[in-house]
Amino acid sequence: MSLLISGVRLADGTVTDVAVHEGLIVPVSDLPADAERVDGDGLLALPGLVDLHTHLREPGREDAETVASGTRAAARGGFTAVFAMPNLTPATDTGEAVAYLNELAARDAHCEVVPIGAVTKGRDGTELAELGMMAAQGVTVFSDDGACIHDSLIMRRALTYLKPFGGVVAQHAQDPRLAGPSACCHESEISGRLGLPGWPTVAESTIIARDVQLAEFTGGRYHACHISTAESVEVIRWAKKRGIDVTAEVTPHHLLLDTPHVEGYDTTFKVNPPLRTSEHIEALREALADGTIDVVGTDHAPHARQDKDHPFDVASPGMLGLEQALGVVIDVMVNTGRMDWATLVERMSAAPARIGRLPHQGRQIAVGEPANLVLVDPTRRATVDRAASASRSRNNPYHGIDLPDPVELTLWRGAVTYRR
Ligand SMILES: NC(=O)N[C@@H](CC(=O)O)C(=O)O
Ligand SMILES: [Zn+2]
Ligand SMILES: [Zn+2]
Repeated sequence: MSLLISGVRLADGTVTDVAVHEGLIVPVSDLPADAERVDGDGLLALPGLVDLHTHLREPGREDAETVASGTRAAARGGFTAVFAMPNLTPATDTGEAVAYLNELAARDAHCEVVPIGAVTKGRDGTELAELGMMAAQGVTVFSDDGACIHDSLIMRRALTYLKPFGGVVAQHAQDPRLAGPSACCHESEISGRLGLPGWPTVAESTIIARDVQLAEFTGGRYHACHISTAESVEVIRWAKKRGIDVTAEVTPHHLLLDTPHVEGYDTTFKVNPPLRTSEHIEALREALADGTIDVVGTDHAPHARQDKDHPFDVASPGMLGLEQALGVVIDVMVNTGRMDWATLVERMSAAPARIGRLPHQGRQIAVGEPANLVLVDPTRRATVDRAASASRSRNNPYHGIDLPDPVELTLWRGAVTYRR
């Protein structure tokens, strides 16, 4: 397919024509005469977004999400690549499981799907998985997400073992002693009043503090998933200042939604780590703006209704994120003047592609580059409707909220994967 997007603005402010032919951005003069024309006036062309943290649920929970439905949600959200977390059934903890996911993706996906490998067998935290076999299948990110790698020796070995492969350990930081399986509400006056088991901030930050020291000691590469607290930001800031090879991620929901959302016991707002208070949200926004936090990762976590229709403390944690991520970041960071478009591109496309070692994603929009891009209307807004989602699940925490609804067109390898 061939496309000419005329008069479109890029993240650096320049206005240009973008020509797409056979999967690449080409000089306008190389376009065939019958190329489709898109009026880019008033629109912004950004590199396709890259999500380091997506839950696709296939194999195992296809009632909640599939590779097809999850990547359709991704395309609608402006993403051209997602990293698929391994908390599947079975877990992605072998080379074969990675190969199987790659086959599913080749058949069904509307964007690039990159499997994340489990760090331990069955993600149970006790024995290292076959990291080398997964690395040989192209895996670069390893995580037991959903569970914390709490054993220090396992973390040390994972960091050490992955070094020659260039792999990164992506940690779900939750000390299981300080925040056990029933912990579900930011430990505070609110958790006490609601009678919900508390999830204290230090259950996250003390694990990250230990881990960054292990990363320094081993020389391994470490990524802190979905950080939610001011204390974690301080630890990451300290680690980066020391030159430790660490990166950090924040979710759209932790940038926007605060603890009082759980006051109605609506389990849509149950998530790990829990929604925090405004001081923590402020610290996260500041850290995302100044680069202490490297990436926005959606932690898109679809759940079937039967797993959410339970008392708050036993319902499954997690919320959708792919379709609203860009809108949330625009509203919270760009529309408030805290971040420019180029920085948004860095946090949502270039940095996640770098951390996950995807050389053909997260690139500039320029002649010769692969045509992975998203056209956005930065002024368009809409009220979020959970029923309109491409996801198979409905646990959308933004339902009923007015947010930017910017994505007009998503192109992956030069093909349209979403068009409004
Ligand atoms: N974030 C969540 O609350 N849930 C995630 C797991 C995870 O990211 O820890 C899920 O898989 O549902
Ligand atoms: Zn997690
Ligand atoms: Zn997750």
